[in-house]
Amino acid sequence: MTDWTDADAFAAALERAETREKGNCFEDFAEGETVEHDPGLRLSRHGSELWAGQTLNHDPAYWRPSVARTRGYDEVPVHPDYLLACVMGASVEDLSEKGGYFLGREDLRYHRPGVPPGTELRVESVVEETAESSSRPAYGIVTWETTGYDAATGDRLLSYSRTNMIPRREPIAADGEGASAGDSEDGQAERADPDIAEELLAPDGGYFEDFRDALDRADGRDAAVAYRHERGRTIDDTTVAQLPLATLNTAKQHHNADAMADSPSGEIVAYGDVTRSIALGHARSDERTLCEVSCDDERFHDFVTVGDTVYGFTRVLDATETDRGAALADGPEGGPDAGEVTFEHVAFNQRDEPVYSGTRTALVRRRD
Ligand SMILES: C/C(=C\C(=O)SCCNC(=O)CCNC(=O)[C@H](O)C(C)(C)COP(=O)(O)OP(=O)(O)OC[C@H]1O[C@@H](n2cnc3c(N)ncnc32)[C@H](O)[C@@H]1OP(=O)(O)O)C(=O)O
Repeated sequence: MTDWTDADAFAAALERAETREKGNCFEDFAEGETVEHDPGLRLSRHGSELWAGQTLNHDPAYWRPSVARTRGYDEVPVHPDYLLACVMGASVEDLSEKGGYFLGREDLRYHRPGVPPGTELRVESVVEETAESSSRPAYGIVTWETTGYDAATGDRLLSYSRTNMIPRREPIAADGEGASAGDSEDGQAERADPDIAEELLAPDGGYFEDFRDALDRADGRDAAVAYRHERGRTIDDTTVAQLPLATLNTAKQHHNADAMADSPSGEIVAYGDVTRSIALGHARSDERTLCEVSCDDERFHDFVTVGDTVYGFTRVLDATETDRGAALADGPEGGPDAGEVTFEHVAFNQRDEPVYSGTRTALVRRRD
């Protein structure tokens, strides 16, 4: 009788066996189609603390009951970046497990602050747009709108629209795969003349008034409120694979080195939301953030791989008085104690290359 584990027999078996595929190719997505994701997760305190600890998001409201109560929460809520990763994680098997890369996200909205651990998620996506990639014939570009709900109450918790490159089953004929606009004939990227402000100012502190004052100081001068954060976080096995897997994110980009050897990056890459969360963690460590409101124009510019170090840079775009706090976070720290600040954050690596950018609006505490 043939021993199927004999090397020759096994090689023949592998060659002839059909592969039971996971995930969907570009051709499988039809605009307007709704996809209900099966692996909805139950948010956990452990998961939130693992995520927030590893990404340097150490706001005590997500760790200590006494501080959570001052924000109007009955118990320590899960960290918003962990919530986002759990909503996205549940969608990956259906949407992006096949490979390709996370390119960007729009309209990220946190509909409810202070989501407690124990909440069971239901996640649903609608295919918004499918487009051919003119530069990469092996891929198409798909945008989905994804919403995470509290499965028990039906409350919307978070929603966004994300865009990925997705492998095609049948590559189309196209010229210039891999060439980027801005590459010169010798392959070197041409750098445009920098058109940034003459003077970069930093706020004196992390309260709403500090951001407002710094913007007022910059007003009428060739100046911007922009600064870098000192901390860095080197991507390791935990951040590259454990964090996405702990949120049921099955994207092979983060845990299958064998499959990734034959991909544009050539190796496993950090999950975009890990890179983002690290950069936002650095930024939040220099803010008195009350709660997250929204993010827009998020882009993933380049690969982050194990051994790369993620740093953060922030530009303050706006700081306005608001009464949104009352609606977003009840309790003594809500409403009158907060102002709304809009930032542009850039994550960059040890070679000072941007790897992520996005705008973010948060409620930031006022000085008592
Ligand atoms: C989760 C999860 C996956 C991940 O988290 S993967 C890790 C995070 N993402 C990355 O590391 C990707 C970083 N980006 C890159 O390295 C480069 O952008 C990339 C993917 C190599 C592509 O670079 P290229 O220079 O070849 O091309 P472009 O940047 O010009 O983009 C290719 C085409 O895509 C279009 N495009 C880019 N961004 C967007 C966007 N935000 N919205 C819509 N379309 C976008 C761009 O216009 C190009 O189109 P063409 O028709 O000209 O091909 C998971 O998967 O679940």
